[in-house]
Amino acid sequence: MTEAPKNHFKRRLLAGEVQHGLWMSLASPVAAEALSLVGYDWLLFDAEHSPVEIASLQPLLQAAAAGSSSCVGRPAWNDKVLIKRMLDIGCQTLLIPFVQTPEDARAAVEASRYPPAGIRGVAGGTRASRFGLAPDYFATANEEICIIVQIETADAVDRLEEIAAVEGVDGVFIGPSDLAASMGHLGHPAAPEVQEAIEVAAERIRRAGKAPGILATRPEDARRYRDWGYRFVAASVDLGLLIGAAKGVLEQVRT
Ligand SMILES: O=C(O)C(=O)C[C@H](O)[C@@H](O)CO
Repeated sequence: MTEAPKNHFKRRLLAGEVQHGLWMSLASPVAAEALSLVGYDWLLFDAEHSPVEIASLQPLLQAAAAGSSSCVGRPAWNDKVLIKRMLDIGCQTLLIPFVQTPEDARAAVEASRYPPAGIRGVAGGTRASRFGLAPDYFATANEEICIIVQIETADAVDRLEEIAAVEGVDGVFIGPSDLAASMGHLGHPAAPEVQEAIEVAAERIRRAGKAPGILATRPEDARRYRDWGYRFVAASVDLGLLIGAAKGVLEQVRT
């Protein structure tokens, strides 16, 4: 029998394990396949700030399935249609951008659940249900979905406990760049005031009983965030790695 997909990322998250991730902006199936074979616990496919739509996200997920990384999808907005479409192509873990209130978080959870728990539309032959070949999909889908809400502003940080308390929210992810911008430090997430807020947020999220996550762009930042208590940390961005390596080679051959 073909079984419905299991969400290994969610299981590790609920077990409190540290999970190392990579942020994917290249929108390239080759990169998705190759980097999934490297051994990261999770890859984040960004449909908010990358040229990724539903039709181009599905091949990225298929390519990543060659390796061991779990896939996380970030829709362009906290929108029930975008959420439904991502779930249908097989994203089981979603990072929901710009969650400002408990109501926003509740809406995201409801959009991800079949009735009566939520309002997700029902389709038979989707990649999520292994094209209808997994008879247990409808019975297991709600439990296997993992919802992570992204906190991106100082206002949202103020309401962190209320947001984290929403049933069905599994993790709370801090967006350092947007948080920095909202605190008056556009382009400077390393500003001491921003870093202090990030450090305090990790403890507040953990005390609220949810897993804290964050994006770093350098390994030393990722290690510091992990030491502050973050449990799922994207250690770098695929595009940044490519450009960094290409610049390094150019510098070496020019000398
Ligand atoms: O606030 C942040 O940080 C994010 O949301 C990540 C950004 O979108 C970007 O740096 C991803 O490349």
